[in-house]
Amino acid sequence: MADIEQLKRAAGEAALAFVEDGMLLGIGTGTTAEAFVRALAPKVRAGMKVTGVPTSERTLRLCQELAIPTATLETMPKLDLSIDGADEIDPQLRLIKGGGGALLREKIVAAAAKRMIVIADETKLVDTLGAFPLPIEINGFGMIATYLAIQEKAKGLGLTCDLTLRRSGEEPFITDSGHLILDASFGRIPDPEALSRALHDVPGVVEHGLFLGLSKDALVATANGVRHLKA
Ligand SMILES: O=C(CO)[C@H](O)[C@H](O)COP(=O)(O)O
Repeated sequence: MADIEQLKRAAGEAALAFVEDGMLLGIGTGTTAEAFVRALAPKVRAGMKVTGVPTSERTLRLCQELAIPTATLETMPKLDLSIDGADEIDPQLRLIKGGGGALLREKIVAAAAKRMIVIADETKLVDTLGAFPLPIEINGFGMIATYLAIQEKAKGLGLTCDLTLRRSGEEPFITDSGHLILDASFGRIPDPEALSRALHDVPGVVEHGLFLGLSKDALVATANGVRHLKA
Protein backbone atom coordinates (compact mmCIF):
# COMPACT_ATOMS: atom_id res chain seq x y z
CA MET A 1 0.00 0.00 0.00
CA ALA A 2 1.20 3.55 -0.74
CA ASP A 3 2.34 5.74 2.11
CA ILE A 4 -0.69 7.19 3.95
CA GLU A 5 0.70 10.74 3.86
CA GLN A 6 1.06 10.45 0.08
CA LEU A 7 -2.52 9.26 -0.18
CA LYS A 8 -3.78 12.16 1.93
CA ARG A 9 -1.86 14.56 -0.30
CA ALA A 10 -3.31 12.93 -3.41
CA ALA A 11 -6.86 13.30 -2.04
CA GLY A 12 -6.23 16.94 -1.07
CA GLU A 13 -4.81 17.73 -4.49
CA ALA A 14 -7.68 15.98 -6.28
CA ALA A 15 -10.14 18.32 -4.56
CA LEU A 16 -8.56 21.30 -6.34
CA ALA A 17 -10.32 20.24 -9.54
CA PHE A 18 -13.63 21.25 -7.92
CA VAL A 19 -12.51 24.68 -6.72
CA GLU A 20 -13.42 27.56 -9.00
CA ASP A 21 -12.31 31.16 -9.00
CA GLY A 22 -14.51 33.31 -6.73
CA MET A 23 -15.78 30.42 -4.61
CA LEU A 24 -16.63 30.65 -0.92
CA LEU A 25 -15.15 27.50 0.53
CA GLY A 26 -15.75 25.62 3.76
CA ILE A 27 -12.40 24.22 4.83
CA GLY A 28 -12.31 21.15 7.06
CA THR A 29 -10.04 20.04 9.87
CA GLY A 30 -7.51 17.25 10.12
CA THR A 31 -4.46 16.08 8.24
CA THR A 32 -6.26 15.41 4.95
CA ALA A 33 -7.98 18.80 5.03
CA GLU A 34 -4.55 20.30 5.74
CA ALA A 35 -3.21 18.59 2.63
CA PHE A 36 -5.98 20.33 0.70
CA VAL A 37 -5.09 23.71 2.22
CA ARG A 38 -1.43 23.20 1.32
CA ALA A 39 -2.40 22.30 -2.25
CA LEU A 40 -4.68 25.35 -2.48
CA ALA A 41 -2.08 27.85 -1.28
CA PRO A 42 0.02 27.99 -4.51
CA LYS A 43 -3.19 28.50 -6.53
CA VAL A 44 -4.09 31.47 -4.33
CA ARG A 45 -0.57 32.86 -4.64
CA ALA A 46 -0.91 32.54 -8.41
CA GLY A 47 -4.04 34.71 -8.33
CA MET A 48 -7.00 32.43 -7.70
CA LYS A 49 -9.64 34.30 -5.72
CA VAL A 50 -11.26 32.17 -3.02
CA THR A 51 -12.38 32.86 0.51
CA GLY A 52 -12.22 30.05 3.06
CA VAL A 53 -14.39 29.54 6.09
CA PRO A 54 -12.26 27.35 8.39
CA THR A 55 -13.96 24.74 10.57
CA SER A 56 -11.49 25.11 13.44
CA GLU A 57 -8.99 27.47 14.99
CA ARG A 58 -6.29 25.05 13.82
CA THR A 59 -7.38 25.32 10.18
CA LEU A 60 -7.75 29.09 10.55
CA ARG A 61 -4.12 29.35 11.70
CA LEU A 62 -2.92 27.26 8.75
CA CYS A 63 -4.90 29.39 6.26
CA GLN A 64 -3.43 32.52 7.80
CA GLU A 65 0.13 31.12 7.63
CA LEU A 66 -0.39 30.31 3.96
CA ALA A 67 -2.10 33.64 3.17
CA ILE A 68 -5.41 32.08 2.15
CA PRO A 69 -8.14 34.71 2.70
CA THR A 70 -10.66 33.67 5.35
CA ALA A 71 -14.05 34.76 6.59
CA THR A 72 -16.52 33.47 9.15
CA LEU A 73 -19.97 32.02 8.62
CA GLU A 74 -21.34 35.15 10.30
CA THR A 75 -20.24 37.24 7.32
CA MET A 76 -20.51 34.46 4.68
CA PRO A 77 -23.42 32.25 5.76
CA LYS A 78 -23.83 30.54 2.37
CA LEU A 79 -20.92 28.62 0.88
CA ASP A 80 -20.35 27.13 -2.56
CA LEU A 81 -18.39 24.09 -1.48
CA SER A 82 -17.08 22.47 1.67
CA ILE A 83 -14.05 20.18 1.56
CA ASP A 84 -13.32 18.01 4.58
CA GLY A 85 -11.87 14.71 5.71
CA ALA A 86 -13.58 11.84 7.51
CA ASP A 87 -12.83 9.09 9.99
CA GLU A 88 -15.11 6.54 8.32
CA ILE A 89 -17.03 6.48 5.05
CA ASP A 90 -19.67 3.85 4.30
CA PRO A 91 -20.91 2.82 0.83
CA GLN A 92 -23.74 5.40 1.00
CA LEU A 93 -21.18 8.09 1.88
CA ARG A 94 -22.49 8.32 5.42
CA LEU A 95 -19.61 9.47 7.60
CA ILE A 96 -18.16 9.42 11.06
CA LYS A 97 -16.28 12.65 11.70
CA GLY A 98 -14.85 14.43 14.69
CA GLY A 99 -11.61 12.56 15.29
CA GLY A 100 -10.00 16.00 15.36
CA GLY A 101 -12.69 17.37 17.66
CA ALA A 102 -14.14 19.84 15.13
CA LEU A 103 -17.37 18.02 14.31
CA LEU A 104 -19.78 20.78 15.38
CA ARG A 105 -18.26 23.50 13.21
CA GLU A 106 -17.62 20.97 10.44
CA LYS A 107 -21.29 20.00 10.37
CA ILE A 108 -22.53 23.60 10.48
CA VAL A 109 -20.17 24.51 7.63
CA ALA A 110 -21.07 21.42 5.56
CA ALA A 111 -24.78 22.20 5.98
CA ALA A 112 -24.18 25.81 4.87
CA ALA A 113 -22.49 24.66 1.66
CA LYS A 114 -24.22 23.80 -1.60
CA ARG A 115 -21.96 20.77 -1.87
CA MET A 116 -19.65 18.86 0.46
CA ILE A 117 -16.78 16.82 -0.94
CA VAL A 118 -15.10 14.34 1.39
CA ILE A 119 -11.40 13.69 0.92
CA ALA A 120 -9.76 10.64 2.40
CA ASP A 121 -7.33 7.82 1.98
CA GLU A 122 -8.70 4.35 1.33
CA THR A 123 -8.27 3.20 4.95
CA LYS A 124 -11.36 5.28 5.80
CA LEU A 125 -13.71 3.11 3.71
CA VAL A 126 -15.87 0.73 5.75
CA ASP A 127 -18.87 -1.50 5.06
CA THR A 128 -20.60 -0.47 8.30
CA LEU A 129 -19.89 2.60 10.41
CA GLY A 130 -18.87 2.21 14.02
CA ALA A 131 -15.43 0.66 14.37
CA PHE A 132 -14.14 4.22 14.86
CA PRO A 133 -15.54 5.58 18.15
CA LEU A 134 -18.30 8.10 17.43
CA PRO A 135 -17.41 11.55 18.81
CA ILE A 136 -20.33 13.15 20.65
CA GLU A 137 -19.95 16.81 21.59
CA ILE A 138 -21.72 17.54 24.87
CA ASN A 139 -22.29 20.49 27.15
CA GLY A 140 -20.22 20.33 30.34
CA PHE A 141 -23.31 21.00 32.48
CA GLY A 142 -24.82 17.75 33.73
CA MET A 143 -22.18 15.67 32.01
CA ILE A 144 -22.96 12.50 34.00
CA ALA A 145 -26.69 12.79 33.32
CA THR A 146 -25.91 13.20 29.62
CA TYR A 147 -23.55 10.22 29.73
CA LEU A 148 -26.26 8.03 31.29
CA ALA A 149 -28.93 9.28 28.88
CA ILE A 150 -26.72 8.39 25.89
CA GLN A 151 -26.26 4.89 27.28
CA GLU A 152 -30.03 4.55 27.72
CA LYS A 153 -30.65 5.67 24.15
CA ALA A 154 -28.09 3.18 22.87
CA LYS A 155 -29.71 0.41 24.89
CA GLY A 156 -33.09 1.34 23.41
CA LEU A 157 -31.61 0.69 19.97
CA GLY A 158 -30.12 -2.64 21.04
CA LEU A 159 -26.60 -1.20 21.08
CA THR A 160 -24.03 -1.25 23.81
CA CYS A 161 -21.54 1.52 23.98
CA ASP A 162 -18.43 2.28 25.86
CA LEU A 163 -18.21 6.04 26.47
CA THR A 164 -14.89 7.74 27.11
CA LEU A 165 -14.38 11.39 27.94
CA ARG A 166 -11.79 12.68 25.47
CA ARG A 167 -8.72 14.11 27.12
CA SER A 168 -5.89 16.33 26.07
CA GLY A 169 -3.10 15.14 28.34
CA GLU A 170 -4.45 15.16 31.89
CA GLU A 171 -7.26 17.62 31.16
CA PRO A 172 -10.57 17.09 29.38
CA PHE A 173 -10.37 18.04 25.71
CA ILE A 174 -12.30 21.26 25.11
CA THR A 175 -13.66 21.97 21.64
CA ASP A 176 -13.33 25.32 19.87
CA SER A 177 -16.90 26.01 20.97
CA GLY A 178 -16.10 25.25 24.64
CA HIS A 179 -17.73 21.82 24.92
CA LEU A 180 -16.56 18.33 25.89
CA ILE A 181 -16.37 15.21 23.73
CA LEU A 182 -17.48 11.71 24.61
CA ASP A 183 -16.07 9.06 22.27
CA ALA A 184 -18.65 6.32 21.94
CA SER A 185 -17.44 2.87 20.90
CA PHE A 186 -20.38 0.97 19.44
CA GLY A 187 -18.38 -1.55 17.41
CA ARG A 188 -20.90 -1.26 14.61
CA ILE A 189 -23.78 1.12 13.97
CA PRO A 190 -26.35 -0.80 11.92
CA ASP A 191 -28.84 2.12 11.69
CA PRO A 192 -26.97 5.46 11.76
CA GLU A 193 -30.16 7.47 11.13
CA ALA A 194 -31.89 5.97 14.18
CA LEU A 195 -28.82 6.58 16.34
CA SER A 196 -28.57 10.17 15.08
CA ARG A 197 -32.20 10.86 16.01
CA ALA A 198 -31.78 9.21 19.41
CA LEU A 199 -28.67 11.22 20.24
CA HIS A 200 -30.33 14.48 19.20
CA ASP A 201 -33.09 13.67 21.71
CA VAL A 202 -30.60 13.95 24.59
CA PRO A 203 -30.65 17.58 25.80
CA GLY A 204 -26.96 17.72 26.76
CA VAL A 205 -25.81 16.52 23.35
CA VAL A 206 -24.73 19.49 21.29
CA GLU A 207 -23.91 17.48 18.14
CA HIS A 208 -22.55 14.13 17.08
CA GLY A 209 -20.14 13.00 14.41
CA LEU A 210 -22.57 11.10 12.18
CA PHE A 211 -22.75 13.05 8.92
CA LEU A 212 -25.76 11.64 7.10
CA GLY A 213 -26.81 12.79 3.64
CA LEU A 214 -24.44 15.75 3.76
CA SER A 215 -22.00 14.58 1.12
CA LYS A 216 -22.70 13.10 -2.28
CA ASP A 217 -19.06 12.98 -3.37
CA ALA A 218 -15.93 11.45 -1.90
CA LEU A 219 -12.44 11.58 -3.37
CA VAL A 220 -10.69 8.52 -2.00
CA ALA A 221 -6.99 8.08 -2.66
CA THR A 222 -5.87 4.50 -3.26
CA ALA A 223 -2.56 2.97 -4.31
CA ASN A 224 -4.02 2.93 -7.84
CA GLY A 225 -5.13 6.55 -7.97
CA VAL A 226 -7.97 8.71 -6.63
CA ARG A 227 -11.47 7.26 -6.93
CA HIS A 228 -14.47 9.58 -7.15
CA LEU A 229 -17.28 7.91 -5.21
CA LYS A 230 -20.81 9.24 -5.52
CA ALA A 231 -23.85 8.64 -3.32
O1 LIG B 1 -13.49 15.04 11.42
C1 LIG B 1 -12.36 15.44 11.46
C2 LIG B 1 -11.88 16.43 12.43
O2 LIG B 1 -12.83 16.72 13.40
C3 LIG B 1 -11.37 14.94 10.44
O3 LIG B 1 -11.85 15.25 9.17
C4 LIG B 1 -11.21 13.45 10.61
O4 LIG B 1 -10.82 13.19 11.94
C5 LIG B 1 -10.16 12.90 9.64
O5 LIG B 1 -8.91 13.39 9.98
P1 LIG B 1 -7.61 13.04 9.16
O6 LIG B 1 -7.76 13.65 7.81
O7 LIG B 1 -6.50 13.63 9.97
O8 LIG B 1 -7.50 11.54 9.09
